[in-house]
Amino acid sequence: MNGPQPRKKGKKRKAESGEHSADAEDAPKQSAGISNILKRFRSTHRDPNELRGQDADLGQDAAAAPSGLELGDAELQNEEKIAEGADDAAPVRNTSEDAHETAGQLQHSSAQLPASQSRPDDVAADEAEEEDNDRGKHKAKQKQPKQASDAVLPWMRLPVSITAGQGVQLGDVGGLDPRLRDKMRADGFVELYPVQAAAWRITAGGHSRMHDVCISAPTGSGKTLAYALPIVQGLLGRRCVPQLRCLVVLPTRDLAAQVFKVFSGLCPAVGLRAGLAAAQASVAAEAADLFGNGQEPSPSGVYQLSEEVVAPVDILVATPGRLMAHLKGTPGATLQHLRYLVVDEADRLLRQAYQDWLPFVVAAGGAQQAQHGCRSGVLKFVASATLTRDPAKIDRLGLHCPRYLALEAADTRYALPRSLKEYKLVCTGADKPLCAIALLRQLSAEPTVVFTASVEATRRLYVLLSGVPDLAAKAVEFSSLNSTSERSAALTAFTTGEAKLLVASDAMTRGMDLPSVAAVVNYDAPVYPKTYVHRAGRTARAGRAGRVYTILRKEEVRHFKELLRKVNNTFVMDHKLTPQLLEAAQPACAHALEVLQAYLAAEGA
Ligand SMILES: Nc1ncnc2c1ncn2[C@@H]1O[C@H](COP(=O)(O)OP(=O)(O)OP(=O)(O)O)[C@@H](O)[C@H]1O
Repeated sequence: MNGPQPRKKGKKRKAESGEHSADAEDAPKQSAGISNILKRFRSTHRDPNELRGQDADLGQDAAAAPSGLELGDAELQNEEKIAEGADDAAPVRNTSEDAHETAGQLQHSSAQLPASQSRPDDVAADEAEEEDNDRGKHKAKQKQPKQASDAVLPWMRLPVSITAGQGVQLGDVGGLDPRLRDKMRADGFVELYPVQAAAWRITAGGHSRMHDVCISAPTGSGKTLAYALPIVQGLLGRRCVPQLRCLVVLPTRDLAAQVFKVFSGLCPAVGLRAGLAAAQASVAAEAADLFGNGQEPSPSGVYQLSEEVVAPVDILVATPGRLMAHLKGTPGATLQHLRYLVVDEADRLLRQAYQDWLPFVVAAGGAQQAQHGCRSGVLKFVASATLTRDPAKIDRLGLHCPRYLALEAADTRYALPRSLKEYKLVCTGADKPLCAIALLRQLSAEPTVVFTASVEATRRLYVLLSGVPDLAAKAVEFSSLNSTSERSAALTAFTTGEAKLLVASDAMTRGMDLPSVAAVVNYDAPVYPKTYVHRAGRTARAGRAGRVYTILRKEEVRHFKELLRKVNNTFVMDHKLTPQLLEAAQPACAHALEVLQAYLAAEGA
C-alpha cells in the first residue's frame, strides 16, 4: 500500500483529561490497542456542545476569548496563505495547538486533544460569528419580539422570487449576443436557469445600472453564470480600449480558478480577455500578463502592443490578497475604469480579516458614481448560498438600489437544492469508524465527498481508509495539509473517476463545483447550519440528484436537530446500516485501525 506519509511533529502531545470518556465507556471489547487508537482518532473531532459553550463565552466577553478563537485566527491566516499561495504545503502551526499536540504515544491514549484544538479548514470562525449574531438577535427577539425583524434591510424583506421552472431557453433570451449563445450551446447549455434569467432581466442583459443585484440562491443553482453572462454581454460594444472593467473577488484560490474558467470560456467568443490574480503565478508574472506591464495607452487610446507587452485584461478574477498586491504595487493596475464588481461567497468575504480590500474597491465604485451623477457607475453583483442579512455587513458593500434575488420568502434562509435527499446515521463514538467504513463501502461505486471537522481529522480518516483494502485505491485527500498541486491532482483524480472518495476538510465546503458528486458524507457533523448547507451543496448541483449522510454520535443528535430547526429543515431521514454490513466491515476496520496506529506512531517518532 502506498500509504500516506506521516508528518513529523516537533513536540510530544500533552496528556489531558478525556472529554471523550463517554466514548470509552461505549467501546466494545476490542483489544486495548484498537480502543486506544479509536480514542486518539476521535480526539481531533470537535464537540459541537463544547463549541457552543465557547460561543456563549465569546458573546459575553470577547476580551476573554478562549483558545477556540485563537485557533480560528490561526486558521484564517492559514486560509489566507492558501488563497494567496504564500505557503503551499506547510500549515500554520498554532502555538497553543502545539502545546497540546500528542506525538502518537498510544500508551498515553487517555490523553485527549481538546476538541476545540483541532483546526477547522475554512468557515468555522465565519459561521461562529454569524451564529453569534443570530444568537444575539435571538436574545433580542426574546426581549423585543416586534423589533427583531427590523434588523433585516427593507429591500431584503421583499425579494425577487426565483422559483423553479422559470428558466428561459437560450433562443428566447432577449439581447443575448449570438456568439455567446452559440458558445453556450456548444458547451451543452440549452437554457438559462431561473436565477440566471432573473439576473439577466434585472440588469437588462448587463446594460442597466439601475439596481445592484444580491443573489441568495441554493448551492449549484448557477449563480456564477447569473453574473458572468450579463457582465460579458454588458462589456460588448463598449470596448474601444482594453481596460480593466470588471473585477470578480472570491475568497480562495481554488474558487477563483473555478470562476476564471467560466469567464475564460465565454470571453474568447466575443474578443474579451479574462485574467486570474490568485497566486497561480508570481506577482511579477501576473502583473505582466494582467496589466500590460503598466503601459499607458497613447492619447488616441491605442496601446503599442509588442510580443513583450500585452494589453490589460477586461475582466479580472482575484482573491483579495493578490488583488491588493496588484492595486498597491503593479503599475497600470487601476480600478478607475471599473464597470462591474462581483463579490462572490459574499458572507465569507465580508468577514473581518478580509476587509482592507473592500473599502478600497467600494471607494473606486463611489468615484465612478460621482462621475455618473445619481446612477451607479459600477454595477455590483453579490452572491452566496448563505448570504448574510446583517445590515451592518451589507452596508459595507455600498449597494445602489439593490434587488434581492432569493428562492422563496425572505425569512427562509439557506435553502437547499430540491433534488437533495438528506439522511442521518446515529452510532456510538466507538462505532463511528466502523459505520463510516460500512457506509463508504455502500457508496464507493459513486463519487462521494467525505467531510471531517479539521485538517488533522481529514488526514487521519484518509489514513484509516488507506487501510481498508477495497477503499484504499479509491480515496484521495483534500485539505490545506496538501500542496496546491496535490489538491489539484486529487480533484483531477476525483473528477476523472479514478478516485471515488474525496476525503476533505472544510476547504472544499464552499463553492467548489464537482458536478459528478453523487453523495456527501459528513463524517464529522457540521457545527453550524451554514456549514451543513455548503457541504451538502457539493452534491445535487444543477438539478441533479444527490444525497447527504451525516454520521452522528448519540450525544450530537440534539445539537444536529437544533441546527436543522434553525433552517426549518424537516427533511432528514434515518439511514440504517444492516448488522450484516457492519459485521462484514469489522475485519477491515480492525486492520485499518492498525494502519492508523502505525501512522500515528511513525508521526510521533
Ligand atoms: N444554464 C445552465 N445549464 C446547464 N448547466 C448549468 C447552467 N448554469 C450553470 N450550470 C452548471 O451548474 C453547476 C453549478 O453552477 P455554479 O457553480 O454556478 O453554482 P452556484 O450556484 O455558484 O453554487 P455554489 O453556491 O455551490 O457556489 C455548474 O456545473 C454549471 O456548469
